[in-house]
Amino acid sequence: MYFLIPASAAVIVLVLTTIVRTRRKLKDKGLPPGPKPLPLMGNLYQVDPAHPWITFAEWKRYGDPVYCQMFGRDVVVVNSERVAQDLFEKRSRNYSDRMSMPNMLEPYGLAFDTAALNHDTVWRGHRRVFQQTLRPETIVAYEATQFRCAANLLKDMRITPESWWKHIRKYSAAVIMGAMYDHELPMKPEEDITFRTMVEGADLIFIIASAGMIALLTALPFLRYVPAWCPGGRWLNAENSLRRMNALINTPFNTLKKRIASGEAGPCMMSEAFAKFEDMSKLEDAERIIKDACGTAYIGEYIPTGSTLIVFTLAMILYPVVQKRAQEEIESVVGVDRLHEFSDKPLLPYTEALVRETLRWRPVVPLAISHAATSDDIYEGYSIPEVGAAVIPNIWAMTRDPEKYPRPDTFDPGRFLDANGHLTKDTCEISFGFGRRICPGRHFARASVWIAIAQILASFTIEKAKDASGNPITPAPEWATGITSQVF
Ligand code: HEM
Repeated sequence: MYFLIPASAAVIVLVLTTIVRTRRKLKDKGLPPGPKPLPLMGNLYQVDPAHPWITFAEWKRYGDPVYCQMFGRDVVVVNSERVAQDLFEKRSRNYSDRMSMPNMLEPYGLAFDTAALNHDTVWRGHRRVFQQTLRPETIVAYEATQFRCAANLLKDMRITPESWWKHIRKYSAAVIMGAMYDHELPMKPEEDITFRTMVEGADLIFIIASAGMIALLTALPFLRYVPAWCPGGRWLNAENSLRRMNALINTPFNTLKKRIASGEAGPCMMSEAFAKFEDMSKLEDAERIIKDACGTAYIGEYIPTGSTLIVFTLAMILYPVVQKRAQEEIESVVGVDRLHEFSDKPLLPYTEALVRETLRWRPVVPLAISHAATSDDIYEGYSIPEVGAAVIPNIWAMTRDPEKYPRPDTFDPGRFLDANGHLTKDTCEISFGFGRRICPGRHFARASVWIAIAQILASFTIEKAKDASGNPITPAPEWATGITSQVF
């Protein structure tokens, strides 16, 4: 038994030495301030796994940016818009890469995703596709699809209002499938193979790309071989994921190709992209790039747009006065005899302010997608490490800046209006990220969210559900984490 005493002492000495060495190393490097990491674990144990953005925002007390360590990686968190502009906009050449995740991208079939690509020529090809198809001038072509899908959303809500969550998810899928692939969903979308394939793929990405899963698969890469039939294997098994990702990209593409050949296909983003890129010399690469970019756009619209509309629903339940004011504005401009159209938008400033406030109040991509630097950098005297470091814009913290947004937890569209009731210049663009990596689908997303919100407000009043005794139930939403934050 006595041998345990010197052994324990040796372990304690070893741990203490490592702590001292780690701290000295960090100090020597001149890294930004931050909470003290533990050896091996780093700062992981201090982070709220369900709401990491809240922990990161609290670390603002150390300074901005903040340095910490997670999963053996250097992590730099940016909590203010000022620093985000300095790094991601003014120094965008250096801060537009993504973290390397060799254990995940290829094996799990995620390498197609624009958001995962490094700042290289393939990524530039993707951005060219988006630039051609998702510019403010070009997205006007998809307004008819957005209008039709919003009208279908109202129909669904009228028939089964209790399934509103499901209808919103269907709407966000229908809009992008219509605009991207000219694919119209049937009344029962679950009977549509393309819909099922895409929803299953997007839901899987949501889980695999969550911080917890990345940590697990980085630490224990052999988990990718867990058979799909084992508990958790559906998500861990790499082959299963690869198959689903291939289906997500290829199923709508092959269907559209057949319809183009038979002359049945109407105009859509993908055929537009092919028309624009016809002259590209490496056609095989061009086809791959267009397919992959369109597959990414599906994920981009389906999850965050749906989540934004769910946030809107929650806000309307909690803030009936806001809802009433928007409905009064809509009724006074559009009346009650017709659904409104995109051309009514300039006459509805409060409704637009409500959309901006929805994006701000609960940003659905609260930590954006981690950027990475291509070379070491010095910022305000601190060194920002290059190799493997994640540089995370904490959008959640920025939308909570009390100087810019007083009483940030209150849902108040009025903060986007001036004293004369005109919209201010602040469009809450930060909810779409920064610099060269800013969300290329933001104009399309805003239009999808706006038309749905305006039509819902014109047609329904959203209220609290009632319990068996007829008492209103105040919702206590939980937030699911992944790439996006979703209410459920
Ligand atoms: C309300 C809806 C949406 C929100 C809040 C949102 C937000 C974001 C954010 C925060 C990023 C990360 C930006 C960064 O790294 O700094 C992003 C990236 C991206 N989004 Fe969106 N997005 C939305 C809808 C869409 C739509 C509709 C599309 C496509 C049609 C789309 C396509 C993309 C793509 C491709 C990227 C990766 C860009 C890159 O890495 O270069 N998003 N989005």
